[in-house]
Amino acid sequence: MVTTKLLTLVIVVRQQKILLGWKKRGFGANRWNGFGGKVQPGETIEEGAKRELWEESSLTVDNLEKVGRIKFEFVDETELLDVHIFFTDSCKGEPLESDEMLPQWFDLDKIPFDEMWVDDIIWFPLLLQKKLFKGYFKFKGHTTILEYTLQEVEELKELEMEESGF
Ligand SMILES: Nc1nc2c([nH]c(=O)n2[C@H]2C[C@H](O)[C@@H](COP(=O)(O)OP(=O)(O)OP(=O)(O)O)O2)c(=O)[nH]1
Repeated sequence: MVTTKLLTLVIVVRQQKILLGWKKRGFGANRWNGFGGKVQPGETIEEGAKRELWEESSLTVDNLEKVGRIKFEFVDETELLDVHIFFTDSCKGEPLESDEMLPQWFDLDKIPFDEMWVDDIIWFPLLLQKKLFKGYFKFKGHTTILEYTLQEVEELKELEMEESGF
């Protein structure tokens, strides 16, 4: 049976720099990434995103902008990942290292794509241009993309429709 895991990912930008965290353990370890994780029972996706941002970086934010949604499938695995992606340029506080993440600011033209998930270089440009997008990536292992789709969408509600385009 195929199950779907609901995940969040928050991309923080401030003064022309992007904040990434070096993931120290767990899924996606030893890569730079935004902040996020599993949505817990009883919280909305945005609440889950804010909680993970706080737990992993000590940053708080009033509002997150939903910008994209990507589904990931891994060959020979029965769990799909449904990652809801948010953007903020209005975070409060200073980032601190957590058990899971070591935060670091990068210039927007020096994002370390060779030390990130291999799909990121494909969709980050849309995010940085403030486009809304949805995508699907099929992986073999954690470093090979077998196929993918990526589309800009006009409206947020197109991200909410479960089966659209996936
Ligand atoms: N940039 C990027 N992020 C990804 C990809 N795939 C993927 O799951 N992520 C994100 C979504 C989540 O933010 C994070 C995975 O969540 P996680 O397993 O760390 O969740 P968690 O913190 O709740 O887990 P845990 O501590 O409970 O073990 O990685 C990808 O291909 N690119």
